[in-house]
Amino acid sequence: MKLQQLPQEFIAALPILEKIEGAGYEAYFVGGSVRDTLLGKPIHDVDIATSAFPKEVKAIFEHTVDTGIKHGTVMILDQGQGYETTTFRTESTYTDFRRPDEVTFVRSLAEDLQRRDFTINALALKSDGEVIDLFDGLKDLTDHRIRAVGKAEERFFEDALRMMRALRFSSQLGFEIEATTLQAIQDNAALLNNIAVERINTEFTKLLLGKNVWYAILELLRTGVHNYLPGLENSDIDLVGLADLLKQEQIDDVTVAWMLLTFELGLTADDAQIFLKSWKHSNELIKVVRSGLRLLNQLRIKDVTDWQLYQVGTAIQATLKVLDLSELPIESTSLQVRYEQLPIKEKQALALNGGDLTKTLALKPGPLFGKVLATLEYKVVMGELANDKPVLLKAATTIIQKDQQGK
Ligand SMILES: Nc1ccn([C@@H]2O[C@H](COP(=O)(O)OP(=O)(O)OP(=O)(O)O)[C@@H](O)[C@H]2O)c(=O)n1
Ligand SMILES: [Mg+2]
Repeated sequence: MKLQQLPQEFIAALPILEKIEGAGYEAYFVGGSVRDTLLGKPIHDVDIATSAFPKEVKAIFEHTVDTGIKHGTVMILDQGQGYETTTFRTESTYTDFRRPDEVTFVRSLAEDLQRRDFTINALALKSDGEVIDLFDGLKDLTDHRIRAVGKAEERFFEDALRMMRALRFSSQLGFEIEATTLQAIQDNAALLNNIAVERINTEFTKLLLGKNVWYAILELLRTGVHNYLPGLENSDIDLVGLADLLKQEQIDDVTVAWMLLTFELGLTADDAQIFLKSWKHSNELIKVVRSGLRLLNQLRIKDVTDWQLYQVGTAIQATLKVLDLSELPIESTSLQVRYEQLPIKEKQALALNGGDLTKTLALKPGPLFGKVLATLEYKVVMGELANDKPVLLKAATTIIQKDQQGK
């Protein structure tokens, strides 16, 4: 098969392929960008595979960076763009199910493509537009199928993360996982214990954001892969529930995805923190999920007060999206309107600050100081006091007097 028209990103990189070919070697576009071009999707990174050894690549081009020289990857810099160029390789022995003990550079494209994960990812594109398809990847693309190259089990022994990748591609592309590949995932799921959680997180997050997420979650359960994901062992029922909610939906935000997951798992804010830490999520994401979960868990029981709404703060948009995706029969629009109408959205917007308390009321920093500000903040949010300096000063005076009488 020959492509008549190449996307702009490939056209821009053509001089690189041609220069390598001109020096007497082979060079091809490979990986996800070839797959996505054939699917008519936009492409991101352009990967190049070549028969030239790293030293030879570096001799051809003036500007290169050794980004992964041990594995045969050199970045070629061209007109402000960087192109990762990797020498054809086979990865001979694997003892830990993730990294090859040694990489052997080879001159044959076929040997390189043969050790790639799935047939749809094992296509190569030549500079003249010819698609090299040694494993019927084109047919699998047309039939919407994810199939391992050669023996699935061997591919998963080389890198167990590929089992997660199969599930994530099925979610992103809306493809089915072919039966023997699926069986090999089921048989080898425990190998995921060898994989760093950060890598699993990247794939699982992409899975949650895919258009066919409900199918991927059901396949995840069917193969038992969830039993090797942090905190998801034995959460079959919750995950089926999540899949159900997402049948007609696609999540477009990472934080929303993880907030929805923790909500459907029935976690408290504190439990969610432990769960998300075990997935090595950032403190920033954890903070937003915690705030959102507090509100959502309250909404599960009864309506919330303006103060509870206020405390969600900047997590409000993500939280309302999760509410819409969830099974709770509550309209997010009414909460959105209530949030918009709050007298203040943050402490800093209070018409009176610590400086005013010191200057005007001669109050020294201490426990009472904090108590006064917190009380005013609460009363303003709840509409019990206007957010107006004289009003707040008067209220502050009353609180201070009461406190002193109490002593
Ligand atoms: N565990 C892996 C990771 C990658 N690859 C190969 O390396 C290519 C590039 O890998 P990567 O960028 O991680 O994935 P893509 O398939 O390009 O997907 P994406 O569009 O998400 O980048 C893949 O297409 C595949 O041929 C592989 O065989 N096994
Ligand atoms: Mg890629």
